[in-house]
Amino acid sequence: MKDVNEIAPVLIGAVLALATLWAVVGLVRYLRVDRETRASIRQGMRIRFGWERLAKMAGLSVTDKTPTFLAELVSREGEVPKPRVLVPRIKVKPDRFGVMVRAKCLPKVGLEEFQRSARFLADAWRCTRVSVLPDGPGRVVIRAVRLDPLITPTEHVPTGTVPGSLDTWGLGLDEYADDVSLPLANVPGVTVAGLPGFGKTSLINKLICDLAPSDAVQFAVADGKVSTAHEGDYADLTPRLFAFAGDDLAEANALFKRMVKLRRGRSSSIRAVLGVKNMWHVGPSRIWPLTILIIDEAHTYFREYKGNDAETKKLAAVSAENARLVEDLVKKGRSVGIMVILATQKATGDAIPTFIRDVCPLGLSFAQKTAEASVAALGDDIRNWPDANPVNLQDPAYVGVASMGVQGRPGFTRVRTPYVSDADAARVADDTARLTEDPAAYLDVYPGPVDWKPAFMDDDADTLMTETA
Ligand SMILES: Nc1ncnc2c1ncn2[C@@H]1O[C@H](COP(=O)(O)OP(=O)(O)OP(=O)(O)O)[C@@H](O)[C@H]1O
Repeated sequence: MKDVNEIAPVLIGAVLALATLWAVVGLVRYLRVDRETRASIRQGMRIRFGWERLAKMAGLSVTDKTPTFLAELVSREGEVPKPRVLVPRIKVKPDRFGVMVRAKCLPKVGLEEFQRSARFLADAWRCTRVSVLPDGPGRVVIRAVRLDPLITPTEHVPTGTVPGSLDTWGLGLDEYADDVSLPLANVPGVTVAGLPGFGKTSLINKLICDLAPSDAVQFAVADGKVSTAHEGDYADLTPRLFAFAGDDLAEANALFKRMVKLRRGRSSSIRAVLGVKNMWHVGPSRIWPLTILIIDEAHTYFREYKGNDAETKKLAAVSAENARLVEDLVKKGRSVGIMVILATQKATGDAIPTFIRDVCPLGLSFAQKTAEASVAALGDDIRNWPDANPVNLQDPAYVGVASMGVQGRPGFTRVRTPYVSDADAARVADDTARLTEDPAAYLDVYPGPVDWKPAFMDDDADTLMTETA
């Protein structure tokens, strides 16, 4: 007994010290995060403390009438232990937009029951939205957002670091503040539509800034809004572009021809150079970079010219040829690592010929004025998803929000894309200018099917690179 008396104060002291340490760590964390995350931390604490009561009210509880072994052991003679009301155990994690609650299911309290209670939980937790998804066997994850991520503008300051993977690219946050990515691997074409001033260019700025630090990506731009590279939205990015064409149809035609020549060269040499039929099996590299052609204000290049005078006929012929060349890139560029991004205000057939638009596997759209424009940008299925229809994104609060189909999710997802300032884009382009190379350069020097391996597979890569560069 004496021993216990001696140990007890030490134990109590240790427990108090640990509790104090835990509280101090919690307080420091709380003070270091931004205002919104602090609000979410407080919200998380309220959810945790009120969970048992709320779960019972929401019908997320189950009565266990069978007494536990321990209850039977401690119950008095003749006394029947009371049935227990169980509620799912939860873990709460706050973030800037709200909380993520992971819960363990119980018999008769599973995914369906949680989903049925989502509206009730949203009201009780004072959240804009609550979604419930499976989180492995016997578990669910409840995402509750207090702030609507779609109307909370975000900014992206490019880090200038080499992206870990080029298979996907982070696009932004969905309505539950979950990351949404755009696949890059095996995607030959993407259409980006939307009313002027709703974020198309900022989105492309982000793409270039995020991928520019990699020597395995090269960019070319055709911008139908300007005449020379030193004007307009891409002026600051020119150091990182290996080719540029303005609104001149013939100039753009020359660029598209150059890209098709690259596509042909790659198609005929891919097996000999990479040893595979699809570049994505080995991934992009410096000698075989993912080559992205951005065609902004795409309608400029494919316009139908009607008239019988020689000049109009000539323009009509160039325009038709442009469409054929871009069609070639989208139809045949996937496996050889060529991707075309077509941006325009309205993705109707007169802006992007349907034979090009319909073979682009990915389409995203910022705000649109009419239901027809939404259908042109996202396909007929958008009519079945009125909440995600870009006609509902015309409010200025939705500048930077696009609607798109996401692989593995039904319907369409709205994505808040972050804003990338022109100054940041210029900084990244300047810092990475030394990585700009014509992707055809390596094809030109390719010596033929001898004992030659791509540089990234070769121990003597550096020697080879210096010789060929
Ligand atoms: N993701 C975003 N978040 C917040 N604001 C944005 C975002 N993207 C763009 N903006 C704001 O909207 C303005 C216009 O954006 P942007 O130039 O990207 O539009 P656009 O759709 O390319 O227009 P246009 O068709 O005329 O080229 C920007 O200057 C910026 O102030």
